[in-house]
Amino acid sequence: MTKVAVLGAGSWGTALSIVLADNGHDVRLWTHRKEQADHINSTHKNEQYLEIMIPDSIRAYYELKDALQGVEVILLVVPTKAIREVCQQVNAIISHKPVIIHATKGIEPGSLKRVSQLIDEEMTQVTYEDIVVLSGPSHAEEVAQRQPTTVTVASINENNAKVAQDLFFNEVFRVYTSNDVIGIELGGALKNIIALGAGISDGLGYGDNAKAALITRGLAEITRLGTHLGANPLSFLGLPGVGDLIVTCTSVHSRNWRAGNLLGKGNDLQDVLERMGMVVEGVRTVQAAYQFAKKENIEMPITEGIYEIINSVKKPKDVVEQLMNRDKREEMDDLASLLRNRNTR
Ligand SMILES: NC(=O)C1=CN([C@@H]2O[C@H](COP(=O)(O)OP(=O)(O)OC[C@H]3O[C@@H](n4cnc5c(N)ncnc54)[C@H](O)[C@@H]3O)[C@@H](O)[C@H]2O)C=CC1
Ligand SMILES: O=C(CO)COP(=O)(O)O
Repeated sequence: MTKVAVLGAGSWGTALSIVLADNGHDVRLWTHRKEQADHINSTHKNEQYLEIMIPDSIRAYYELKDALQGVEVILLVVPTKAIREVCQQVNAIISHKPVIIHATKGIEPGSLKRVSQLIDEEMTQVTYEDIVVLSGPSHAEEVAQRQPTTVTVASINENNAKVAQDLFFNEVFRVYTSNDVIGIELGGALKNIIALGAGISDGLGYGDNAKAALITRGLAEITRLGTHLGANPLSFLGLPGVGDLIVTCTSVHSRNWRAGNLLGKGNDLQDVLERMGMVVEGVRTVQAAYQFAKKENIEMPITEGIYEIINSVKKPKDVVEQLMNRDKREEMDDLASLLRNRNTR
């Protein structure tokens, strides 16, 4: 039995706590809202986020120092914008060196840093080697119902990736390992932009052809940027790449798809975000990816179009027209040269 503190009691933190509790671990689910901790402990429900009974063995905490007492593993699962703040709070409390697993999917606008880089910066007790990312096609709603799910855990320290694999692995939650932290984080973060696009396309009334095009050409953009930043291009063919793109672009569970769908139907972004009541990471990540693409001179036309929609620079229909009328080109030319350059490095 491993003592694990799960920091972030939203849908994903709750679902992953259930996996850990099913595996017999001592799970402390921390929330920054006292009334939520009291509610979970008295009712074993967290229905603001998930319609599911939470196992009695999971205890919710409001005091972070109590949640962290003696833990061997910390699972960070707050939205990207809260990562620095939560890491600073943890850093002020812990005096030991736990394994840090994070399941957050985003990039910080401005700094353009991945979540593991933010953790590494803020937590002086841990090194980059102690950090593991967990990502893949995994809607909290299905994980909480114990429906078959596969994810990948990545760390530059193989041993820590295996610790995470053993912690979560069970008969309905299959966990693969990888050493490509950059690829696994970027795949999970960038797919949210494309999921917004898929939702917008559906909201506009376009069909499956348009969505398949977005998924496939979106994958090309993700691979282009990711490989430029040092990811292994093969990672984008895996669960945290194409797997997560498929699940997020095609499922009504996806917050990013749902937000995009409402935008495509003509709703205002602020209204949409208020209606969602949960984090829509793609809205922030698209700012970061757009800045990256401009800075590094990487061609990302879908990302650019979604950035323009989110920032009310262009209307969704105009962006579709712009994408369809770009210059003619060969489908695989840039990806082929990307692989060639990688081989000659
Ligand atoms: N929901 C899902 O199915 C999945 C979500 N993710 C990722 O997990 C991360 C969290 O997502 P969700 O759980 O869906 O979000 P959510 O919106 O359901 O919950 C976020 C939780 O974080 C808490 N929080 C926000 N700011 C905080 C702060 N400053 N300090 C402490 N707690 C704070 C909120 O109170 C809330 O309980 C995101 O990066 C998301 O992309 C990844 C895979 C699946
Ligand atoms: O990352 C997810 C599934 O793998 C969840 O995506 P949403 O945040 O769009 O719901």
